Amino acid sequence: MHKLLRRLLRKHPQDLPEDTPLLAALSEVLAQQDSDRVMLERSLMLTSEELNEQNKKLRAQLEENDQVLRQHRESLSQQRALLDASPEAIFSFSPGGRLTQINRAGCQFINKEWDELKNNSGEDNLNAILNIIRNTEAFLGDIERIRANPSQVLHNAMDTNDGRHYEYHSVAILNGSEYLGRVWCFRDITEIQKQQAQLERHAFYDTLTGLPNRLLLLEKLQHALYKNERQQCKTAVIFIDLDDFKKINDTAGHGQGDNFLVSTSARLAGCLRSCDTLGRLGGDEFILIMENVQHQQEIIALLDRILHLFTTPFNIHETSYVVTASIGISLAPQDGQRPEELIRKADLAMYQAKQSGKNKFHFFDPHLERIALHRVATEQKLRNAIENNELVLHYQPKVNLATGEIVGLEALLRWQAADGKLIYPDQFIPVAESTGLIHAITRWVFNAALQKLHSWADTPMANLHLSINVSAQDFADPVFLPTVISALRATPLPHGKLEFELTESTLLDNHEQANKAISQLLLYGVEVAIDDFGTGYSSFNYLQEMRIHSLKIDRSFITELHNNPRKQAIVKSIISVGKNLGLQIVAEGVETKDEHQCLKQLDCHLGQGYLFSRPVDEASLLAFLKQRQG
Ligand SMILES: Nc1nc2c(ncn2[C@@H]2O[C@@H]3COP(=O)(O)O[C@H]4[C@@H](O)[C@H](n5cnc6c(=O)[nH]c(N)nc65)O[C@@H]4COP(=O)(O)O[C@H]3[C@H]2O)c(=O)[nH]1
Repeated sequence: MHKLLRRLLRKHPQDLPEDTPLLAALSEVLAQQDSDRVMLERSLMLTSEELNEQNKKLRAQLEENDQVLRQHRESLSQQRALLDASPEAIFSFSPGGRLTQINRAGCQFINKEWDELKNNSGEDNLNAILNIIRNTEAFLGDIERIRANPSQVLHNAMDTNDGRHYEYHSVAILNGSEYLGRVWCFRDITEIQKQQAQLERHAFYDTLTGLPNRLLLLEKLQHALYKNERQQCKTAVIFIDLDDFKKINDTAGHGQGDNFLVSTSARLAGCLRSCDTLGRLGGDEFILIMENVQHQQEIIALLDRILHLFTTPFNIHETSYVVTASIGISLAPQDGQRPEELIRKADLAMYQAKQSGKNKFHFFDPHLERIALHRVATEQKLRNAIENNELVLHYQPKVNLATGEIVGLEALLRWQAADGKLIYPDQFIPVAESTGLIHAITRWVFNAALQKLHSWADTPMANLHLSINVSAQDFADPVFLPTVISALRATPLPHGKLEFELTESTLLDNHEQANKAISQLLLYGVEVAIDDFGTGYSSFNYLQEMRIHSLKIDRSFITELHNNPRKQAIVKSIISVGKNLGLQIVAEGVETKDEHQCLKQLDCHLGQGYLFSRPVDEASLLAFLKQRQG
């Protein structure tokens, strides 16, 4: 029975018997109620726990959302700052063309604020951009292309009305295949373009004269060759090199030299036809491309005009300069079809013009090329020869014509090639001189001569003068004299004397400096002789000023001397003036007894030539001297 009923029955035991069906039913109802209440309470308890749980979750969710929102805001601010930090104008449009985002540079680009733009239609926005563009047609063409294919990426450039240049990129905003609009980005490239143009100028134009440089000349020449091939015309490549321009640089300084080059380029430019191109290769070398040539006469007329230009002195800062030009010409198609080849051949022809006396022009001749190739090959072989010690000295005696006594020797260089063949100086000295190898060669000869003079101490050669040939380039080389002097300080000459044989022009070119050098050399026992006298200026004037020791009369005056009264008169006067100046006179190339006899009668001091001995190697020389002594 339900405990509530039992309590009631205990209080009122007389009212109801304990085991009536009513009481049982009541007890059951009450028990049921208790059970329901318990259930309800439990259920309420459970719901409240769940609610608490849910609540907790919700709160956590809210916090999470807040954080996401904060992060989102932060990321938006970062994105905004990033966009604003960009100097490029960036726009984002909806598919209908409404503006969804713009950065600060974008506002400046179209000169409007976001508030003015945010409610604009797509058309308004397009017009805002078109208003600042100069070439709207091209831009509208791009818009059309995007409309036809919205997902395409676009890249192009444009000019604005205020004279600036922009490049622009436009990409679609896509969510998978869904088109959400476009982003446009405009970059100001005005400065970059200016720098590029400047770089291009440096790459293609000579900074001093503003003329096309080698690179652009090659391009223009290539273009001219294509064009003239179609029109069946000739193209002339004219290589102009100033003669002795170095002298202006050396005497008046590089600034004056530059001014001179600028004046020269202006003069040259003034005598061209509109279709000709003038450029500067560098230094004092100019190239002129003459297109559309029908007859060689047209080229010659232009060349005459150019050479004539140089007859008028150039006045630069109140100083007057006269410089001439040597010109070489190659012609396409006959001399070649490639720009580099034509320039090289014109250069070769120019070299020929210089060789044949300067201030003239020379057309390319295939023979020149063979000579040049030979020169290149010889130069390489000669370099190897110096390294491999293939150079040797031969010696030719100088004889006292009155007594027959041998008083000196001339050292003459030979190249003993690997195959044993003897190569004579006329085959390699010119190449050595034109390539600068002569300096190494002269150094070798000088050291060898010095060493010989020492090693000959106890031989029949001990008291003989030894002469070596020194070229003009060596004498002009600022390193030459100090090198010689330092070698002579380290190893002073023994009693035998050393002599340098120089040509007249070497001494005359800068006679003051030459005289100083001669005086210095004399301090160390080195005397100077003038070689090949009579073939150059043959001026006695400068001989008075210079401390020259001897004069060698060129072989051309000695050959057949006895049969030629004119030669005799010349040789006689050379001997007489030379003697008056205290010089020793040597006759070169004495081949016959008659020539010898004649020179003796003219009272010439010394003679050298095949009559006495050919140039021979050291061993033969020793044998020869011993035989004469014995
Ligand atoms: N027909 C004929 N020729 C005679 C006679 N006597 C001598 N010769 C030649 O005449 C040249 C004299 O030398 P050079 O006038 O200084 O002329 C020299 C000199 O200018 C140059 N040379 C020689 N050795 C050197 C050197 O070591 N350095 C430099 N820079 N040049 C040198 O090469 C030139 C030629 O030298 P080589 O061939 O040895 O020719 C030598 C010699 O062999 C003769 O009676 N008849």
